Amino acid sequence: MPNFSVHRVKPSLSDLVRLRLFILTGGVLIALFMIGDLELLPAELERSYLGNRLFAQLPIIFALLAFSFHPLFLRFKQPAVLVATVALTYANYFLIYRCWQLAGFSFPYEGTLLYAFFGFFVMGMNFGYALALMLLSSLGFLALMLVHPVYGDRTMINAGFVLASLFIGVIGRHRLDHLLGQLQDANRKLVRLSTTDALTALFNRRALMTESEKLFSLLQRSGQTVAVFMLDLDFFKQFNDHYGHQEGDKAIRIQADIMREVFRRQTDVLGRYGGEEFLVVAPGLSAAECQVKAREVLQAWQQRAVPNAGSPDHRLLSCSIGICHGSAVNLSSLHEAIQLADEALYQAKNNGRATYAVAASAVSAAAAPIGTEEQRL
Ligand SMILES: Nc1nc2c(ncn2[C@@H]2O[C@H](COP(=O)(O)OP(=O)(O)OP(=O)(O)O)[C@@H](O)[C@H]2O)c(=O)[nH]1
Repeated sequence: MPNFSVHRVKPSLSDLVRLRLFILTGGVLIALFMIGDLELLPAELERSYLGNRLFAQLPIIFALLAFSFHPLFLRFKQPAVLVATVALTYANYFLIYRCWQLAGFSFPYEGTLLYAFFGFFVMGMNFGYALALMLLSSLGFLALMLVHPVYGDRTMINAGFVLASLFIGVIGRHRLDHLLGQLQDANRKLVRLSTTDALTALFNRRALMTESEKLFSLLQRSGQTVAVFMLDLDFFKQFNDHYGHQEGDKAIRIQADIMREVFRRQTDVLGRYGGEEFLVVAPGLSAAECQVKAREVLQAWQQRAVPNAGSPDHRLLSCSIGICHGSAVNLSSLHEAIQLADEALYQAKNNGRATYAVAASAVSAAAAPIGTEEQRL
């Protein structure tokens, strides 16, 4: 199967900037609520209230904001948001308690829900952390209500309301996670479909070129050798005509299987170049190793012993291989390497097929020149 490079969705820099803006918005909202709250609160509670907001809740927000600039933030975002939200919620519980204790004032409980929903949906807590927040917030609120019935005869109905709202929030978070998971799966499937050749499960032409270009640039930068193999089935038109298209498809799959057997390294890029033509771009092979690989492919076809009765001399099905090997810096582009491999393939075809040929002009200064060499198996 092709090797896909993108799998996990990593937060980008703009995601991080957006997250910081959200944290800041949370701080601004708390500040705005202060204006409204101070209108409602009895005068004797103002000091406690301001102390709680200015020296507990806002510093928690700023601590989270400051941590978002730390390199470890992305790794610990979920626990950090949980800790901050629980801290805010419990600071609010303390405020509810103080207002009740100092002036018998029933401070609103809605902050509990605002903080939780901010964590669940704005800060993007995942289900596990959302559940933990729900449990911790519910336990704290229940404990406070049981010890101090702040809301009089409405205490328990209000507690029920808080618990139910938190529960609904967590279910919402779970549903969202589930849908996001489905979206990511669908996305992965789309990426696979758009990069894979359906018949062989190798890279299709587009993905093959993209991955090969990436590998080639890397090899050019690091001054390594590159080997480009162009493989083409022999007398395949006759094979198709004789055995039918479905048998032809099977033969194409055999070619792909053989390539996977021979070019096994993670770094080898293999794909279907078009029709019955295949391409391999392999890094770091010596000139001699390239020839060994080509021979292995040809031997594998011999071992499969697939008859091609339609071919002129009724031979077994086989392929021809053109190789371009050299130091990547000596090649102007991947395109040039493919062209050289293609010319070598043409030569292998002219030399009787079921053979390989090596393009001379791309041989690296470092590697022993192998010139053109054909070997009929
Ligand atoms: N079954 C099948 N055949 C295909 C597929 N793609 C291309 N072909 C066939 O591959 C054949 C290629 O024919 P040619 O280009 O003449 O090559 P060839 O007969 O192998 O001749 P040489 O390459 O010179 O040995 C054509 O008959 C195409 O129809 C495919 O996906 N499945």
